[in-house]
This record gives sequence, C-alpha cells and structure tokens, in this order.
Amino acid sequence: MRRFLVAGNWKMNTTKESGAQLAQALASEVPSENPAVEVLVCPPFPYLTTIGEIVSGSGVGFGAQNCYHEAPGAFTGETSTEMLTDVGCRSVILGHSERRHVLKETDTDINLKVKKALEAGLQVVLCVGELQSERESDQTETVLNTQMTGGLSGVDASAFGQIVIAYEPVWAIGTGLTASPEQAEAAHLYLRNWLKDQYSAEIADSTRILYGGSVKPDNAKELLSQENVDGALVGGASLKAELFIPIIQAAVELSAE
Ligand SMILES: O=C(CO)COP(=O)(O)O
Repeated sequence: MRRFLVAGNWKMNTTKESGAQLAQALASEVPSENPAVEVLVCPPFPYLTTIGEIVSGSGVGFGAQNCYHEAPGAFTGETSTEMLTDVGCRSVILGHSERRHVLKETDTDINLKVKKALEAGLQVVLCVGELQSERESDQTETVLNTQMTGGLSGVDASAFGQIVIAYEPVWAIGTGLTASPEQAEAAHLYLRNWLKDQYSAEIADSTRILYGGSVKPDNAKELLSQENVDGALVGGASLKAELFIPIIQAAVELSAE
C-alpha cells in the first residue's frame, strides 16, 4: 500500500513572518511522523532554514522548489543540492510547469537536476503535465511520455525509492479549474503503466503519483480516493493552514479506511 504524500508548494509567496506562522500551525497539527500520511512543505529558498527549524521534530518535512545541477561554484543566483541537504531539506520539486513554461526549462535541464538531486540523496518530486491546448488536441499522453522519458533519462531503477511523480495539468494550476477525478485517474493510470513498461511492475506499484492543480478542501477527498492518486501537490491552498490542514486530514481519513 502506497503512503499518501500531501505536499505544499508555496511558490514565490509568504514573508518570513507569515511563512513561520503557517509552519507553526502545521507542525502543531502534524506533531509527529504520521505513518499513514507524509506531509511536506516547500517554502522559497530564503526561508528554508527558518521553516526547517520550525518544523524540526514534527511530522512535517521540508523541501525546495528547485535546485541547480552543478556542484558548488561560480553559478551566480543558483542553489546547489549540497546547500539544500546542508540546511536539512528532505525533498526538491523539479520540472514544475512554471519552471517549464515561465522559466523555459527543458526536459534536458530537468533531467540533469533530477540526477544531481538523486545523487545528493534528496527525494525528487518530478512534475509533469499538459497544457490546455495539448489536452484539446489529444496530446496529453504524448506530452506525459515525453516529459517522463526526458526527465528520467538515465535514472536507474534503484533510485525509485527517492522518486515521486506529480501530475499537474497546466490548465488546472492556479485557475480554479480542477481535473475531474476521472481525468486525473486516467492520467495517473497512464503514468503508472509507463513506469511498468519502462521499469517494472514493482516500481509502478510502489511509486507515488500525486495530483496537483487547484486542490482544495472540498475536492481533496474525491481526488485522493482515486485508485492511482497517492497524494496532492497543493499550491494556493497550501498557503493557509485552515485550507491545507483539511487536505491533510482527508488523506489521513482515506488511509484509515
Ligand atoms: O502548481 C501547483 C502545485 O505545485 C498547484 O497550484 P494550485 O493548487 O494553486 O492550483
């Protein structure tokens, strides 16, 4: 049985103060490691240390939203995986649609980062997902195949204990539009079968596939109850404890069923 992962991607939001308050509220709600549900927050880089100290010893892990693929050196403005592990990060989100579409990261860039982060022992949350126009022209599976093939190129089966996939249809991110549970399930099933074909049935069975895109307290349970949905990557609703906590609770309730 796959363990739910509920992750908050704070994107370029919060202040030191508001992020600290949010982290405190979450750490007191998830006081210790919950075997049923893994909880993660991904604050902006400048706040990683502060947030890490606040959630330390609680059941809330913390991760970054990006990293660079080179070892520390002359790369102005970049953040190495060594720095992330140094401040205690557990995870890193890679290939987010905003990095792909706004910052123009390619599958090759993402693949270099994935391999570097895996080497550093970080958990990688690899995001994939199609644009609205790609869905409308029946390209969803082609896009997912390209992003999975590109992002995971050269990644050995032995690394899968550290890999989580996040299906985030771009048209559902920050728009209030959510993939229907059926649309999410169909994409997740495609991704699971992809893992089976490219790696193995065991890897397909054990790898978690999160859904992201306008997850809110009122749709979380339905999305998380789909057979192949193993958690949520939450943007907007992860910025408010009163919205994020009910999403965690939905996962806790479902894992008890
Ligand atoms: O991009 C997302 C998480 O990475 C989803 O964002 P929203 O939940 O704001 O749609």
